[in-house]
Amino acid sequence: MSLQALIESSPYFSITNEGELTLLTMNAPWGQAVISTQGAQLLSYIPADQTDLLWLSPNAKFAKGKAIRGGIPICWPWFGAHDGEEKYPAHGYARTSEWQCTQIQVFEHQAKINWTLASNPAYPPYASNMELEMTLGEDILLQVRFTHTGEIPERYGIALHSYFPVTSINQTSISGLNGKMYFDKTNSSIQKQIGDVSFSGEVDRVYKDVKGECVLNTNNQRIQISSLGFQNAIVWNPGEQLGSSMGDIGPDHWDSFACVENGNIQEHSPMLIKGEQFVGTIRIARR
Ligand SMILES: O=P(O)(O)OC[C@H]1O[C@H](O)[C@H](O)[C@@H](O)[C@@H]1O
Repeated sequence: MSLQALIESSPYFSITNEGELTLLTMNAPWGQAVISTQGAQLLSYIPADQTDLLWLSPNAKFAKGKAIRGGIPICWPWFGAHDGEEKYPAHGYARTSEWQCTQIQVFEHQAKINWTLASNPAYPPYASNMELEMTLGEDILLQVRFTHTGEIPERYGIALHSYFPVTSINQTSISGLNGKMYFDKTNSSIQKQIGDVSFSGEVDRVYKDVKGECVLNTNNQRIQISSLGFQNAIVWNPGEQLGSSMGDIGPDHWDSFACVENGNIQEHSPMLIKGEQFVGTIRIARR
């Protein structure tokens, strides 16, 4: 069924355009959402009587085949630079591909939106269909699911790369990672987290063996990020120098967001045999 046909039978949903992209919007009594069909990327979610749970860069570009800076991009079937193929795009092709919306269900206090993306033959050898279920109610609940269909076992990378608004990055901290080992991408070292994560300069870390939840604390709010099935938390803010130089962030916005991403990457990347499935879920809630 086309997206147009789906929204015609779903109260609260409509279709708009931004730049070259199509956006699905929800204006329901329990919350307002904006989702890009490119990437099946939730860009904004404002639960009733709250402010946005997600950060979308005021300088984000809405162009076909370009990553959108903000919301929750899905990095798949690899994370970061591809390990082996230099020409493959960073963070996989899921975030820059057009997904198909397969179902919209409206309930009393929430809606469920289902999306699917077939593997792209231009980027072998990944043979798998990706499915995403978004549940938007009081909180955000996202579940990704994919089954390897190729004969040869394959290693996948997956991350839900969430961007959160903060009042000032230097007054922001993340709890829940105390004692965890992390790979520091800024200097390629392995470190141990002591206490809460705080930010000064570029922070780009892959925490390992993470289970349960993290809480992002900023001046006026606490955002709880819980996950199931994911073993990495990736924490990123580019800092002033790098952030100011990035066209879709810039000098005025680098300090107004923090990324707390849930994924299975590096040594936690799932190696799937034919028929084997990976399922990962996150819940984002203001507490
Ligand atoms: O600029 P992007 O390709 O969207 O990546 C943005 C960031 O994503 C993750 O957090 C990585 O750990 C960072 O190394 C990267 O800079």
